[in-house]
Amino acid sequence: MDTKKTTLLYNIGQLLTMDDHEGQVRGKDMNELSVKENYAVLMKDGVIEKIGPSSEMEKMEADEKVDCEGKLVTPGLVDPHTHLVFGGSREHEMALKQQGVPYLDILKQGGGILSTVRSTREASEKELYEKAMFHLNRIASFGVTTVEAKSGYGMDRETELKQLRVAKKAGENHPLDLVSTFLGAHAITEDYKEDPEKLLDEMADLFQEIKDEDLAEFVDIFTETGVFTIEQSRRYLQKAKDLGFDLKMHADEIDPLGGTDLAVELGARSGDHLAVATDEGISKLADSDTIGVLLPGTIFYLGKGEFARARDMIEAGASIAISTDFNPGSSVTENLQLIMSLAALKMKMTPEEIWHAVTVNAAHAINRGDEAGQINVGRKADVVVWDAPNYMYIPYHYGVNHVRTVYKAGQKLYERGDLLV
Ligand SMILES: N=CN[C@@H](CCC(=O)O)C(=O)O
Ligand SMILES: [Zn+2]
Repeated sequence: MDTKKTTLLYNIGQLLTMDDHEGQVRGKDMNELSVKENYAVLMKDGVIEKIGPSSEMEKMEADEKVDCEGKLVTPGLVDPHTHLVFGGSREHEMALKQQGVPYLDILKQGGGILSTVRSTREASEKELYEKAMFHLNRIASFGVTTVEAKSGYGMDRETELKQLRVAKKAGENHPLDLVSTFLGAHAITEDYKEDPEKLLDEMADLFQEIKDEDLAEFVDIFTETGVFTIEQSRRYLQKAKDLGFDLKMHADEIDPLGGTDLAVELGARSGDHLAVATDEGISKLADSDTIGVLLPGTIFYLGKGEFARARDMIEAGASIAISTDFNPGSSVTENLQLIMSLAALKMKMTPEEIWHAVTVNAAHAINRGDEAGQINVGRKADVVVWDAPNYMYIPYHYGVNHVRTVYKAGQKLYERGDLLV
């Protein structure tokens, strides 16, 4: 990485600072976004030093001066839901999906998540670490500067801790900021089929150790038919909450069990998926501070028709974020820009709502609202210069990488490569 102390970005066509609203943004406020035109941003020693009209700032001294040529500049994106650390891959399941075998049936047959559990148990810490760093690099290349990472492919003490330690080391060594979640309750392994409660007890026995080693801030569970019930989820998450963890839930993804309602009842920081949330669940979500983290890439990848009802949620007043759900089975992409397009096309979110969903709200969904997702003076300089004329262009032109340059804490982290012809 370069070590320039001051970098001036000038001639910015559109600057999104994403700070129109206080705190997490909800309901119709998500559609209100102000755009600063012809602006400049000075980054110094890793933080935002000054923001102002380009005409007033472009003559300033700086170690590096970058002409943004009238393009878009935004905060670094935040991806609030990934399964970053895993062994192996599952391309062999693609044919089953094409034949219409449902996701939960593949799991029931010992495939899906359980296949990745086997590969993750077999992988060494070094292999998992190198693989996680590879994916983090790719995540960063798409403009993401803060990312959440879950465990959940061990479901035994050794492997869950191995995954969490890998995530911690990756967070320490990679320039991206990483927020860790313990998802030991992700599936029921063969030996616990008759007694899932026992698995939950064993996973809950790890809470204190995870706290003591500072291995995760959040505890998450997959509440779903054939996985964990609402009652089991309530008991498990309450134990985690009592020990001081913040909560997340994989809720109402495939069957409407009332996971959205439970996430709200327990004061979870986020309820994730929510593809089949009921009217009642949506109305509870809207009356709460729980953020709905919607994952349209998963619905697309699993070939399901039912996308989360983002419009109803936003119209009811909820706070919504979106994420890749990057994982080896149900959403195999690190590209958050692609998810922005799916949010527009499949969930009918407006560009303004989408930008809130990948910056401020995504940051709040992982308790980083004070650090990430906005450009303002004194804040860490996580900034993306885009090869795009305006903010609407990113969801519109889908499936490619629009990033020109990613700055993480003021340092150039990624720059678009050019063809050599
Ligand atoms: N639904 C549960 N867990 C993941 C998928 C994990 C996998 O298939 O490996 C998800 O969020 O989509
Ligand atoms: Zn997930």
